[in-house]
Amino acid sequence: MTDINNMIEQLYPEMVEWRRDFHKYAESGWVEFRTASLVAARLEQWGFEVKAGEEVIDKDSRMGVPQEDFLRRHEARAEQQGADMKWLPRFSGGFTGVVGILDTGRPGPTIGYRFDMDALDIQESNDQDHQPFADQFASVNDGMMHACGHDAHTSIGLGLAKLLSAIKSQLNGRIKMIFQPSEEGVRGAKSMVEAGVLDDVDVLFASHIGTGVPLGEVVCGSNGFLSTTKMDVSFTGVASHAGAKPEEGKNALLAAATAALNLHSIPRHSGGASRVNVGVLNAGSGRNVVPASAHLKLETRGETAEINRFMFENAQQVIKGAAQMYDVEAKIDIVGAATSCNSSPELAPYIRSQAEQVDTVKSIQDISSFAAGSEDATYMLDKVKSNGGLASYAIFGTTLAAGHHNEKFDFDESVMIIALKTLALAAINIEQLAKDKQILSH
Ligand SMILES: O=C(O)C[C@H](NC(=O)Cc1c[nH]c2ccccc12)C(=O)O
Repeated sequence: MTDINNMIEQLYPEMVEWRRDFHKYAESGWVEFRTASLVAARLEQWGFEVKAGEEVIDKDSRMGVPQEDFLRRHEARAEQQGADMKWLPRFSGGFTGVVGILDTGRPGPTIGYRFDMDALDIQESNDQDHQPFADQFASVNDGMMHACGHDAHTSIGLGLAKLLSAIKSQLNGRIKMIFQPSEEGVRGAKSMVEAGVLDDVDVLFASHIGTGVPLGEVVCGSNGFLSTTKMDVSFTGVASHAGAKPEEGKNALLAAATAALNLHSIPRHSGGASRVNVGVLNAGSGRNVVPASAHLKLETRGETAEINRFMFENAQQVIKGAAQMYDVEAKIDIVGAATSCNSSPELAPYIRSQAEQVDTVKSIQDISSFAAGSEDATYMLDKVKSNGGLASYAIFGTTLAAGHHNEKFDFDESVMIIALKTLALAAINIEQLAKDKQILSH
């Protein structure tokens, strides 16, 4: 433990450096070209077998992938911003996932760790009271910002990889480091599951920093993530002269507005929590033109997959009905999805016993159902659990300068030490869990 503590103390400044570098070069979903290339290069340097790009991302299971020209532009941008040129081509076309495997050669379970790498579509604050701006590591990429802590997640993942490779002789089984693209909008996890990345994982640790949990507190199993479906809807009508020939028009704006109002009229569900939100409505082209096009961005959520399906099916019905009412076409694209899933209750006490050994941890909760948001890591948890493995989603609390998804989001970086120590101990002591729970390696 003292050894590990010393090693982590030495690693910490490097993790802060990585985190600030990822923060400065924030990359949103499916264009994490620079980030993924640097992750792959470092994993390789530390002796991991590295799988990248289409090896770990199933092409057709990706959701909400940006247009080709956007992908190309950002690949070129990544090159200019110091991407690793050996690895960059592997991610071309938006396959920005990386998996590193460390095989100890000794029997034991396969332990998976999942980290997300994407930033949000937010313009970062340039106020002097925003620390990343004052300290000159605010995002240089327009409209992209790490405002949810995935820069920390990526750095924790790298720190953990470097540490575990250095103490490989003390470990058993296999370590699988999973670096996922495009968590925001819940677009990326499913493609890694479908590529088979989770098939051999016996124990999975997913985690998040912050989320309202104070610094020094660890939640071992965060439950309550809502199942969700994200949709883009395009209504197409017919434009006409609003004064001379209004009767020739087919009004896409009114169809979209009708849909928006009635989507929020879908009944509640007696089986549990449900949500619907139309977050964006854009329509029309000019004051004196009957609007021929309209676009909605919306989401449904449910406490269970069944409740979300109820919301989604009703939403489709409302959209089709609104389109029919105004004789326009409606096209629905699914651009993101996640399921609900609970952390394995058996894993929480094990994580607790690791967190208890971390000197700066002040308080530990086994299971919390506070979440109320969504997470596509749930697909990964689900996969591991359905194969008979154990999976948990942990929260490492930290002090926030502003809330998640805010342009002044920032956090106390020392949370990275707590996360790194807890997650490293979870690998070091895995034999204990393997014996207790009779987890067999594949
Ligand atoms: O659905 C999404 O796009 C994922 C997104 N996920 C998060 O924001 C992560 C998250 C879940 N619960 C919390 C609670 C506080 C901060 C962040 C989260 C959400 O729920 O909108």
